[in-house]
Amino acid sequence: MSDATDLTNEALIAIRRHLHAHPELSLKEFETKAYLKGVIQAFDQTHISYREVESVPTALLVRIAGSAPQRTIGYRTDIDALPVTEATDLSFQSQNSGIMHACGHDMHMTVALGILNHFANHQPKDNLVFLFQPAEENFSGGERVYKSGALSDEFLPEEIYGLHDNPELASGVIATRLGTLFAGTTEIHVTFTGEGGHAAFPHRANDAIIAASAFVMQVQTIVSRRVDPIKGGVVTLGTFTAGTIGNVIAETAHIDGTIRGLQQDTIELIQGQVRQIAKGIGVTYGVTVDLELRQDGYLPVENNPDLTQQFITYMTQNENVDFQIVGPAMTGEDFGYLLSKIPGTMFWLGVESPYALHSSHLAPKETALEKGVQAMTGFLEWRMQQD
Ligand SMILES: CC(=O)N[C@@H](CCC[C@H](N)C(=O)O)C(=O)O
Repeated sequence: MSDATDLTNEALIAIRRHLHAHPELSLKEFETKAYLKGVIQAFDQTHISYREVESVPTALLVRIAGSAPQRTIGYRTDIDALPVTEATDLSFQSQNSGIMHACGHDMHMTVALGILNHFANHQPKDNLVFLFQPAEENFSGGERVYKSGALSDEFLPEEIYGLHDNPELASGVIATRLGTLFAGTTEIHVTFTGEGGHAAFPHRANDAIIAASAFVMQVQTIVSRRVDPIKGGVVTLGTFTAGTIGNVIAETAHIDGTIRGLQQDTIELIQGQVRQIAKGIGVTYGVTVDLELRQDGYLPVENNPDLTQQFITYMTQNENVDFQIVGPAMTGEDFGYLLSKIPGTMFWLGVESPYALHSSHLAPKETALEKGVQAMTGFLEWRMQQD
């Protein structure tokens, strides 16, 4: 055992504030990775080894060799931020204009470092593999890392855990459920091309805004009229870009959005309906419709029944943990892809904020950091004693 003490609450907060001030977008997390590696290299290195991922250069794998390993346990944190302009008045707010840790991945990374530091100081019985994963918000980083083959040999976890922060839960609450925790998603990217012209002569042009607007309205009938209401689903269109000036008829209109469903068959049903509506709009309005639907690794997040039952048993029995069973949420997570390959559990960590995930005002409570580290190190130590 090392003489070093575990990271204090103050040290965790300092790390989180540095990460919060320096957010980077998906697949561009170069400084974030360098900072994480620097922090980890200051820990006791006796049992630690590293693996880089050539095709995903901002990813980092860190392994701690166990003392009497029966298995290899994985822990994953995402590391990317969002294209959101921060509107908090925090003293450590984002220094990277237009980019913010508005989904709390700064909190996720800090908890992961706290757990890693604990096991660098106290050699675990089983092997541990930490995945610092880029591109959760976009570009499906989990799938990329998995497909690179980097999670192999001694870096292949037999089970894997990961958390997401939750502003609606009190600080430090741990919550999960058996079965599906998060939705699967599909990005919608669609461009309508008509014919531009003078605003005064609409009959000589073909207005892309009219066609795109009809698309917006028609896709809103999918969930209300095509999806089983017991199953539910979401179609949200988050961008609508068209035209250049008020007196010119727009030649093109572009829309981005996202589909959500808790079952893969619901997602595929909605995808099919979106395709059909896009095709119909092309015919009815005489425009060209370029539709791209991308699911990549954003599969529904399915918790493994046995491992999640063990997780729930530990968290429920530990009087220092405030644990709740929760319902599923329509947030997406490419951890769904990793869980389709490696059994495990995703769980929420409460961070108690009046603002939602992806809000420019999101300000997670830092008291959640130490509680998250303690709950997870306790669980892993307990798990390593199980057969
Ligand atoms: C936790 C979270 O907020 N995740 C994102 C995942 C986005 C998936 C994909 N890029 C999409 O937009 O569909 C979310 O928005 O739920």
